[in-house]
Amino acid sequence: MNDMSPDSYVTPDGRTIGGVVMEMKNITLRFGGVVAIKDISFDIREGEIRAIIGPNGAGKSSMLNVISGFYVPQEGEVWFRGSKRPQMKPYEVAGQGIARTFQNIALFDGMSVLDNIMTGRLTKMKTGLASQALWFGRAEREEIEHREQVEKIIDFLEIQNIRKTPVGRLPYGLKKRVELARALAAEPKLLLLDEPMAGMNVEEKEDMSRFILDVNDEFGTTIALIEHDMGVVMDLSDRVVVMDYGKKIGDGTPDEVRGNQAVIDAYLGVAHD
Ligand SMILES: Nc1ncnc2c1ncn2[C@@H]1O[C@H](COP(=O)(O)OP(=O)(O)OP(=O)(O)O)[C@@H](O)[C@H]1O
Repeated sequence: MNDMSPDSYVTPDGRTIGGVVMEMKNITLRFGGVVAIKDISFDIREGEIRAIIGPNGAGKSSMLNVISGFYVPQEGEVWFRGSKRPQMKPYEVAGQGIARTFQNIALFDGMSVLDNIMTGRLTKMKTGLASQALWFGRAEREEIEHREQVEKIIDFLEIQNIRKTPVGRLPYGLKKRVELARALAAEPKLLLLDEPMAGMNVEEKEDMSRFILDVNDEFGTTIALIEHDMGVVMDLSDRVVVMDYGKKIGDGTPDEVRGNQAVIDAYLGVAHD
């Protein structure tokens, strides 16, 4: 567990939530005249499932992109595992142990499920092609390790029967599961999920919810997800940040957020679609 903060606690369902692993401090992000994020602060604790919700255009994707290093905010600081993060490229952020999925599935359609998941190991591969040619033994050992880890994830997410299938042939819900598998292959400390249930039918949503909970429980992975559908995340999350028009209007447990009048007015009470 994290040694930065002693204030860990055990959830009613028996999971241990540790200290703060990521802290967003006074983040402001502008696109020209549009202020997508206005002075928002919140934290993510080790082992928790943290949701960021809000209606269309609230700034959720922008926030996820700040966390994953795709966007650099004009103001504010990002702290990860006790250090202030300097300006970093997304692959450097990934190298710190932050993996993500995308709202619009970003897989290689022509490649098999197995090979797609293997691409998730890239940040962990020490030997490149040249050294594989020169130093076969070590490269082979590494390859075996990567395969073992990938097979473990394939079993865990119950996708053994499609491991050789080209991703392009899979139904939507399974593609999303493969994307989750690829992100897990990086053995992330923090897993970011970009609208993991978007476009799914009820059964696919239930499956995805179960897998998110299982990943968190089995691997202890800290998870931050953004989601438009409030109902879905309320059952999943330990704590929820609510955004509206770039501002944070609520932050707390699902029950606290549900009872927050600003959230009811802005998110539940007023349709923005
Ligand atoms: N690359 C960009 N260039 C210009 N404006 C942008 C860009 N990305 C987001 N915005 C604007 O920033 C605001 C927040 O958008 P963002 O996509 O973060 O919201 P969101 O809550 O994720 O919305 P949705 O639920 O519709 O995906 C919107 O006004 C949007 O038009």
